[in-house]
Amino acid sequence: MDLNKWISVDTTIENKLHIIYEKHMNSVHNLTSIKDKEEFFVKHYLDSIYIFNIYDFQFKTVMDVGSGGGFPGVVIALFYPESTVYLVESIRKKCDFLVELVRDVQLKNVEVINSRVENLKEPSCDLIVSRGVGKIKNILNWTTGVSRETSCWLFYKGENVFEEIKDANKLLKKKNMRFENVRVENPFKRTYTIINYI
Ligand SMILES: C[S@@+](CC[C@H](N)C(=O)[O-])C[C@H]1O[C@@H](n2cnc3c(N)ncnc32)[C@H](O)[C@@H]1O
Repeated sequence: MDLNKWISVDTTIENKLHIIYEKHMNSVHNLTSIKDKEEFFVKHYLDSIYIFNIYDFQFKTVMDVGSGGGFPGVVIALFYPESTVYLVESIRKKCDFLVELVRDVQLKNVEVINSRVENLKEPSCDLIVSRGVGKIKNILNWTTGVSRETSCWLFYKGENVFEEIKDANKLLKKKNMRFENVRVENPFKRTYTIINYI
């Protein structure tokens, strides 16, 4: 899979993406059901980073809530080496995998935090991202301690996101927040939901 068809990837990053794929395939932890390389590149890598090419996020610090096998946080860290990315994951063995992964691809801008996010009071981050972890309303509540008035949230969702937004509407109003959806149909299907303070 040549990601350059969709986004610009230099050879250093590309090499690291291949290493990460191999690490996943050789891991006993089985953190992904996707084994096909092309599918892995689209559904994990491209999905993680695509929105950054079409939406202008301003950030120095990023928190990936429920990072699992490292998506989207590890990919964001690779493409934005000047930022600091915190991978928050509640399961210890997944954190062990992430620590090893980060070491093997020499990602100097990543810190792995073994905790439930709702137990954290710091670090407060500019951008909070989350894929496949929980409902928007819950994650907004869980990340109160690691956000500030200028923080932005990026959720990786599907077509049924409007149900979740409806559910979070009261909270969004109370916190004076607004949402925006960016829908992608090709080469994968995704609704990216971006939430900001007004
Ligand atoms: C379905 S996996 C998604 C992993 C990854 N984000 C992805 O999309 O491939 C959800 C992960 O979130 C973690 N998780 C769930 N609730 C969490 C919480 N409150 N704080 C931190 N991690 C959490 C789980 O342990 C699990 O690894």
